[in-house]
Amino acid sequence: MNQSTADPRRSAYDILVRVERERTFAEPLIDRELSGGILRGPDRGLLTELVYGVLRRTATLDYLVDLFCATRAAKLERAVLILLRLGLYQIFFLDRIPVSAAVNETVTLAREKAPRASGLVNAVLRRSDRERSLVSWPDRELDPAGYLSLRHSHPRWIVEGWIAQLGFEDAEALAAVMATPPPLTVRVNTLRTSREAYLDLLKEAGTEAEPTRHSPHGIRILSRTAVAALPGFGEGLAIVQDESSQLASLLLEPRPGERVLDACASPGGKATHLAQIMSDRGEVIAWDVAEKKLVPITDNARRLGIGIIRPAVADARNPEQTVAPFDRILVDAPCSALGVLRRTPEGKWWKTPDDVARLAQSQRRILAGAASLLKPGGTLLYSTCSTTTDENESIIEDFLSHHADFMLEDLNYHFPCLSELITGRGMFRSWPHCHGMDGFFAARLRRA
Ligand SMILES: C[S@@+](CC[C@H](N)C(=O)[O-])C[C@H]1O[C@@H](n2cnc3c(N)ncnc32)[C@H](O)[C@@H]1O
Repeated sequence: MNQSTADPRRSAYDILVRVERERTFAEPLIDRELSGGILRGPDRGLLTELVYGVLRRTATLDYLVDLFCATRAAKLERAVLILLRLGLYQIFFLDRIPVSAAVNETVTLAREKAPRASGLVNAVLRRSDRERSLVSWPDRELDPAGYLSLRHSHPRWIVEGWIAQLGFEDAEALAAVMATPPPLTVRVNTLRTSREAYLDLLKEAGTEAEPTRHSPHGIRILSRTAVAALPGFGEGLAIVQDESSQLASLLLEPRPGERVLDACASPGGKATHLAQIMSDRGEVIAWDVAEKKLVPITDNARRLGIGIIRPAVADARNPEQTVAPFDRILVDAPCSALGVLRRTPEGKWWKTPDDVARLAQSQRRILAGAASLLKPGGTLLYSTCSTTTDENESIIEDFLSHHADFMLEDLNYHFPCLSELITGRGMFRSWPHCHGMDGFFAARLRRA
């Protein structure tokens, strides 16, 4: 066995360094490490926990560094800071690892990665444990955003937005949930099996699972399971998709035989669901901006045994007006993804308020471009996985003010059973802290 890579802490450190230095996502790096097969048993789970835990809690961990280290986090050499984050995460957030082990293992790693700082790492970690009862947070009355940002580890501008939108209490509940691991939900491919039959398969495989509350196609996996190890996954019996995303295709209500456009389709989660709801009859045109974006759409359709999806490169902002019009259109627009911060926590440290403004501009153009291809009497669903109003309600209000031939449909009227997820204006809004799903928005429009 190669001892230099058989340590989950060392692997976690190497991945965290790359994520920070290269601004790259952690998931493929973790997958590559795990598929090497060197880490075994609980070490595999520990690697994932350490990487995602540190990425989720970075602001809190750096605040602890500021409290317990003479040099501020921002001034420390990157290697030393990442070692301290790893050690502090184990001490403050992982019950199953004794503090002595967390300190000793981190100091051993420091001797290899930053030998001159191993004494400092040892001193800071031991002090943090001795003085943990003295940790205090910014005052929640005087500085509510500072408190939420450091206590639950999110960029300040994001929690300021949540407080303005939801009030402090709800914003705190949301911030707390957004710093925890997300649920794993799959959509059953009802072209190949039923939800009940797939639940039975999971049970036989010893995987704990339950049906989702609102989507008739969803199952929440409760056991710790690798997706690829789910029964029948390779054979296309299921696909990973949050319940909120499943609801988007259901809200559009496509029917067999219709001509449907998914204007922003990659990787094809919703396009394949639309085809599934249509019993694989009719056509789903699946657009995205580049050839390479079409590959996962094709791969997912093939795995799920779907024949009606036609992927194509197109810019939904300026579609060819010669394209035949559509019965239904889904505009699942590119967005800031603030509703899915649990899934890619590294991303939250790279985003800025300017991104929201830039994306809102593009969302406005994509919605107008795609809507121009809707048949009279046709239905369009606009959706995002962002929590901001700028990318959601404001886009819809702006669109309606410029398109007199479109009206907003009241989803309460069409989906009374989803009332807890529908706002007074008839738009869909799910929140992780209220509904156990990703933060998601959808509004349905009809053309006169
Ligand atoms: C939120 S993702 C879509 C997720 C997809 N609907 C699903 O459920 O799997 C948004 C997609 O829009 C694509 N996109 C961005 N700008 C676009 C444009 N102008 N026209 C078409 N697609 C665009 C992005 O490449 C990205 O793949």
